Amino acid sequence: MAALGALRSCWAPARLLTGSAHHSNRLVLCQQTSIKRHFSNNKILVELDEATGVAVMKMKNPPVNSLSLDFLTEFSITLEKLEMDRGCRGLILTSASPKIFSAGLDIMEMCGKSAEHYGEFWRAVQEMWLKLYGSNMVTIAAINGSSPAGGCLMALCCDYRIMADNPKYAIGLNETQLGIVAPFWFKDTMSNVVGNRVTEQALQLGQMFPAPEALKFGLVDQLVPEEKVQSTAASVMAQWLTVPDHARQITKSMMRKQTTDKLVNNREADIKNFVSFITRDSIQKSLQVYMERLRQRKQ
Ligand SMILES: CCC/C=C/C(=O)SCCNC(=O)CCNC(=O)[C@H](O)C(C)(C)COP(=O)([O-])OP(=O)([O-])OC[C@H]1O[C@@H](n2cnc3c(N)ncnc32)[C@H](O)[C@@H]1OP(=O)([O-])[O-]
Repeated sequence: MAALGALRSCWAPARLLTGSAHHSNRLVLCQQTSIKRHFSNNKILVELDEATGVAVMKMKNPPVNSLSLDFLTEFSITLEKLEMDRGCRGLILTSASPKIFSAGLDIMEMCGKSAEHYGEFWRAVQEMWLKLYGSNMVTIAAINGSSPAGGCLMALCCDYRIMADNPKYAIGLNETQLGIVAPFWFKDTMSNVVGNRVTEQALQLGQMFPAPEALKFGLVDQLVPEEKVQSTAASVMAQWLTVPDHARQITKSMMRKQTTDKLVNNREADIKNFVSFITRDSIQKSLQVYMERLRQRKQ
């Protein structure tokens, strides 16, 4: 929390909708000074380039960037701060350690805990999604490794996805493979990107798409050599930022609001639903078996 306090103190005052005219003034100012602000907390590294208004957020939660309650809390706080920063117009989301973008929700948070804990955890998952999917910033996922389940969801929340061209890396909502069900807002996020038919099949099968397949089905927008993922994200970002902020933001909101409203209006019911599902003995058993399989595969 001390790190987060320090993080808070270095941020500019809050503002929600950012206007392009304002930004172009600020850009001129920053180009003269070219300041890069670096800051980090336990699990997230951020570099905000004030000249371009682009923040690179690197997830750093070894070994696999799983989305634990702590991670999700820090992620949402960091995102909120960037959102409120008038100098930040774009976000590139990536992993600090190549090979794994994110292993998705931390399965240990969903195993052998109290109903209260599950409720708190699920609220944090919702919060991450609402903030990332509803962001006013241009968001680009620089997917430098595998990205199952919640990791795929994070990437799908972004406006554009660039993935490392390596067939060993796969992305998808594989929940059914664990014996669990992706909730309606995971489904909607995927469906808004690749359409209903691909989503229906992929979700039922819990399909993980190797990078070339992910491109073929539109799950990612572009494949580039591994070493070019970041630089490509930066140049795509520069193109997106040529569009006036207010027009782009209103358009984004118009496209996504119906989807976010569905969860906003049903948050408590969704938490209740998750808790009653995850506390079932059969579901707990499935998750334990899955974790055991992961361990054995490692051995
Ligand atoms: C309704 C709910 C919706 C649910 C949404 C979700 O996101 S559900 C989530 C669905 N997610 C998945 O199905 C992803 C499952 N994970 C994988 O497929 C692979 O781990 C990998 C491809 C991400 C990395 O392969 P790799 O060969 O580089 O690494 P490795 O395999 O050797 O793992 C290293 C260590 O990390 C551990 N650990 C791994 N993932 C998780 C996790 N999510 N959580 C916690 N722990 C996890 C693993 O057990 C091992 O621990 P150990 O033995 O050292 O104590």
